[in-house]
Amino acid sequence: MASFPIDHHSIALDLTKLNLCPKPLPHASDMLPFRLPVVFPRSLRTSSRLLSSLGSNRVDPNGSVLIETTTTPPEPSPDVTGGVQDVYGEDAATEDMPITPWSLSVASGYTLLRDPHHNKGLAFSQRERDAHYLRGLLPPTVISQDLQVKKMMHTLRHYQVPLQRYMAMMDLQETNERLFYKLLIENVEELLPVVYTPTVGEACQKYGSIFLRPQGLFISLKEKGKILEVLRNWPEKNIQVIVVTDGERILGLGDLGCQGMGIPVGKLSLYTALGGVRPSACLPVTIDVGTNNEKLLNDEFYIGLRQRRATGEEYSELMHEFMTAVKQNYGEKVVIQFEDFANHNAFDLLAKYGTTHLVFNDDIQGTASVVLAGLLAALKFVGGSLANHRFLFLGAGEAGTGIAELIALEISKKSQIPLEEARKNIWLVDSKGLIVSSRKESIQHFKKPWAHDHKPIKELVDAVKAIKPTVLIGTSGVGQTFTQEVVETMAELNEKPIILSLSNPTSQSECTAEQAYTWSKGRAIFASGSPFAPVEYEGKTFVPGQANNAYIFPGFGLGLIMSGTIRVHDDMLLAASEALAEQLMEEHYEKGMIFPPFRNIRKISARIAARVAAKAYELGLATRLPQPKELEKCAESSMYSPSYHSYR
Ligand SMILES: NC(=O)C1=CN([C@@H]2O[C@H](COP(=O)(O)OP(=O)(O)OC[C@H]3O[C@@H](n4cnc5c(N)ncnc54)[C@H](OP(=O)(O)O)[C@@H]3O)[C@@H](O)[C@H]2O)C=CC1
Ligand SMILES: CC(=O)C(=O)O
Ligand SMILES: [Mg+2]
Repeated sequence: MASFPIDHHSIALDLTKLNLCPKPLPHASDMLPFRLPVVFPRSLRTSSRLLSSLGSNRVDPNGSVLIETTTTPPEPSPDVTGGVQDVYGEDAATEDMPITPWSLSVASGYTLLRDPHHNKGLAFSQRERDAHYLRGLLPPTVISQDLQVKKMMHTLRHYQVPLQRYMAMMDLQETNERLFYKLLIENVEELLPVVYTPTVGEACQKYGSIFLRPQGLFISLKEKGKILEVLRNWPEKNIQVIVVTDGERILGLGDLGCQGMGIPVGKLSLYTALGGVRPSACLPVTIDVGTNNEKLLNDEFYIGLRQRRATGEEYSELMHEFMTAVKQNYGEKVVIQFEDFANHNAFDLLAKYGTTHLVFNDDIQGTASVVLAGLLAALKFVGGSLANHRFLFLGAGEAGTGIAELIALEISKKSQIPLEEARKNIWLVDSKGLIVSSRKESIQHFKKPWAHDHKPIKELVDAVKAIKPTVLIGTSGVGQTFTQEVVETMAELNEKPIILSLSNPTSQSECTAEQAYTWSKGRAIFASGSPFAPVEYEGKTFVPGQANNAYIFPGFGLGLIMSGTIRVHDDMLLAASEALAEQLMEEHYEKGMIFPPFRNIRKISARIAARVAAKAYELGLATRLPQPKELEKCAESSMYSPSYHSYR
C-alpha cells in the first residue's frame, strides 16, 4: 500500500460536514494507512466524483479522505531537486512563476487537535491517541471533561479583568467547542456576563485590539455581487439560525461598525448553550457598510472598512443581496435574527423581509416578549391586570416601541378592546421629551401611535409626575437617567413601583439595582438588562432579575426550527411571554424576582420552544408534519449536548 500525490488539488476534507457522509462508516478504522486532511477548494466540495478522482471511495470516521492503493509509488523523475521529487515543479519554479499554495499532511492527528469541533485536548483516551495518531502530541495524562471544566473555571476565576475572561472563553470556543459549551451550560450564571452583556460590549469596543482569530462571516461592501459565494465559503452547510448585525447600534454603545461581530457571535453561543441549537447550525454575520465612528476610523487596529457608512440604495442593495443569497443557499426555514441595527433601518428591514423570510428582530420583538413576561409575573406583586396599569418609557426606539406595542396587543386581546384603546395607557419619552400629538408630524413612523394628547413635557421627572405611571421602563441607552428624584417620585406614586432599567451594558443602565431599592426604600420591583448582584437593604436581600431578551430568543428560535415554521407571528411572541412568566415559582417571588434564574434556562427554553411551535402549528405556519405529540419533550430531546463523543 502506498499513498500517491493527489493530482493537482490539495484537500482538507471533512465529509461529515459536507454531508457526503452523514455518519461515520462502519469498520473504517481498520481500513487505512493514510488519511489526508487537506485544504479543499470550493469548486470540488460538492462532488462525490471527488473521491473516485482521488482513487478512493472511502472516508475515515472523522470524514477525512482515505486513499488506499497498491500502486507502486512513481519512480523519481529526473527533475528531482534537493533529493525530493518535485511533482508540481514548485521547487524549480522561479519567483515569477505562479504555483498552487497547497499543503498535504499525512495523517498525524495534529489537525484533529486543532479542529475545535472534534478536539478533546487531554481527554483523548489512550486508545484514541493510538487510533488517531495523537501519541506524543499530548502529555501522558488523560483527564475527564469534568476535570477540564473544573480546571478552566479555576483559570477563569483567576483573571481579574473581565476582558481577559472573555478572551479566554473565545479562545476556548475556537480550540475546543464542546468544552466551551459544557463550561457555559454548567456555569451559566457566572459566564453569561462574560460572553454576553456587559463584557461583550467592551470586547466589541476593543475588538480590533484583541482580535486573534476571525469568528463569523464578514460581508462588506467589497463583497457586493459575490455574497452567495461568500456564504459558500462558510464551512458548514446546514445552517438553521443566522444572527446578523450591521454594527450601527451595538448595545447602548453606538456605532461600532465591523467590530459589532462580538454580538452575533455572543448571541449564537447563547442559541447553543441556552436553546440547544447545534453550534454548526449557527452562523454569525456582520454586514460592513462602514462606520460613522470617528474614533474607530482613526484607530490603526480597526478591522472594518475605513469609510463612512453607506446609506440609501447602496445599503439596501447590499442587504437585499444578502437576504436573497441566504434564502437561495439555506432555504426558507433558516431563522434570520436581526440584531443591533439602528432603528432607521431595523423597522424597515423587519417590515420588508417579514413577508418573504423567517425574520425576527431581537431588539424589537425579543425584548418585547421578555419584558411582557416580566410584567405578567410582576402582577403577582401589584395585582390587577395589565389593563389596570399605566406605563411610561424613557426611550422610544426599537426596544421602547417594540415593548409598548406588545403590551398593547396583550391588553387588547385579553380585555377585548381595540389596539388603539389599549395604547392609551402607554406613554413614551424620547430625547426631546414626552411624545405628544403636537409632535406627530415631526416624529419617526414607529413613534406615531404613541403621540397622545397632552401638553409637551421635556424632563422625565415631570413626565412621571404628570402621567403617574405604575411601571417605568428605561430603553434610552443612556446611563443614570433614572435619577433619585425620578425613583422617589415613582415610590411616592406607587406602593410597589415597577422599574426596569433595560439599557446595556451596565454602564448604560438607567439606574443600578442598589439605587432602585435604596431610593424606593425597598419597595421597587426591579429588573435590568445587564446583571446586578443581589442587594441588601435594611436586613432584606433583594435579587434583581435580568430583563434581557436572552430569556426569549434561544427558545423562540428553537421553536421555529423544530416546527419548520416559515414566518414569525406576533402571537408566537405572546406565547413565549406566557411560557416564561409561568415559570416563576413561589421561591422566586419571595426574593422579589420577576424572572426565573438563568440556571434553569434550558428547561425554560424548551418550554418556550414548545409554546412557540404549538402556536405555529395552530396558525398553520409550521411545515414539520405531523406535529409531534409532546412538543416540550421533543424540544428537550433535540437539544445539543456538549459531552464528548468517543472516537473509533
Ligand atoms: N435588555 C434587553 O434585552 C435589551 C436592551 N436594549 C437596550 O436598550 C437601549 C436602546 O436600544 P434601542 O431601543 O434599540 O435603541 P434606539 O436607538 O432605537 O432607541 C433609543 C431611544 O432612546 C432615546 N434617547 C436617547 N437618549 C435619550 C435621553 N437622554 N433621554 C431620553 N431619551 C433618550 C432616543 O431618542 P430619539 O428617538 O429622540 O433619538 C430613542 O428614542 C440600548 O441600551 C440597548 O442595549 C435593547 C434591546 C434589548
Ligand atoms: C440585549 C440586547 O439585545 C441589546 O442590548 O441590544
Ligand atoms: Mg440587541
